[in-house]
Amino acid sequence: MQLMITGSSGQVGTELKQQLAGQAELLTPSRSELDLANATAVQGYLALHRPQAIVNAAAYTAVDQAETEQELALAVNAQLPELLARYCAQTGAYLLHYSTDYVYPGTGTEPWQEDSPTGPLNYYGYSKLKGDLAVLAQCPQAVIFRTSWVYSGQGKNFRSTILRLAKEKTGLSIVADQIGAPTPASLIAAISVQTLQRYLQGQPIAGGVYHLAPRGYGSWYDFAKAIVHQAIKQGETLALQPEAIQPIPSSDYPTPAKRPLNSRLCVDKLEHALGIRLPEWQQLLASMTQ
Ligand SMILES: NC(=O)C1=CN([C@@H]2O[C@H](COP(=O)(O)OP(=O)(O)OC[C@H]3O[C@@H](n4cnc5c(N)ncnc54)[C@H](OP(=O)(O)O)[C@@H]3O)[C@@H](O)[C@H]2O)C=CC1
Ligand SMILES: Cc1cn([C@H]2C[C@H](O)[C@@H](COP(=O)(O)OP(=O)(O)O[C@H]3O[C@@H](C)C(=O)[C@@H](O)[C@H]3O)O2)c(=O)[nH]c1=O
Ligand SMILES: [Mg+2]
Repeated sequence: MQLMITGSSGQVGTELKQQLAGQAELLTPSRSELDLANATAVQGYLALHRPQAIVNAAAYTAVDQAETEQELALAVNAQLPELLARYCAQTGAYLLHYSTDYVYPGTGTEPWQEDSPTGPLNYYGYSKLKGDLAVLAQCPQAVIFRTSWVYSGQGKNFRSTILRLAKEKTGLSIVADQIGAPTPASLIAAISVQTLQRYLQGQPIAGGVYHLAPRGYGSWYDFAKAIVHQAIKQGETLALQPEAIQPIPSSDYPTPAKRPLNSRLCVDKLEHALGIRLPEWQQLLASMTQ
């Protein structure tokens, strides 16, 4: 099977490439080979290569920058998924797409369900929601994994930022009122591979949105402390001690884009569909070695 992975240099894309190596014929165009914000170029690529499945791991993920780069964010996060979904609907190709907790309004303390009302607080979330709705409208068999707080051993993410700051600084203030679940890119890739295998075995999970995150919730402050504790345990020399991390309210950390306070995702639907039990986020962080 010819499987196209978009965004194969990103966090999720890199893990997908590794986990799918040898299992399918992979098409992994780089940015220099294919500008995904260029619809004509994407259409030309699809017409030439005719993939039988597409995993869309590409996205515009710079949340604050999206407030001022709206056109580019919309092209990559909404127009690209729509175009890919149209191609998949027309050709019968399979589509896996990813979305974010930032489509939800962040109110309350209850975990969001897949059919909870959306209401993004920032332009990144708005552009991703537009992408989700376009995918569902064009290609109802497509699967959308809505995940949160993605990190990996490579690329820019909250964990890599904290590890860098912990080597440079003796104190750090981290927001403690935004609650969610940190998700390793490797978990997203592993669940994606299972989902593709189900499709190839003729037993695809139903099309639609599924939350994909570990079990359990914490704040960014909890996540930062756990990152620093783990680095010390693994023998890293840091300038920062875990006790020197201060919890602060979001109001003390102003940013161009507003972030949701409640990013809790209920993952029951995915667990039932695949017959699995997702691990706790702390357990997954503890198993990171780089
Ligand atoms: N990161 C997070 O915290 C979260 C991410 N998600 C979602 O998960 C999915 C994967 O995210 P993640 O792996 O973190 O994303 P990354 O930011 O790590 O990777 C994005 C990928 O998209 C590529 N890309 C972006 N714009 C273009 C373009 N115009 N042309 C070609 N390639 C482009 C990047 O290429 P290049 O390397 O050249 O820039 C990169 O390969 C996305 O749908 C995202 O919205 C959901 C929740 C949280
Ligand atoms: C570096 C730093 C961040 N923070 C806060 C800011 C923010 O509220 C939180 C996390 O910072 P980030 O810049 O990683 O946040 P952000 O880039 O908004 O992360 C989001 O990215 C997109 C792509 C998603 O889809 C979301 O699920 C989520 O992962 O920590 C501090 O309080 N102190 C600090 O020193
Ligand atoms: Mg970020």
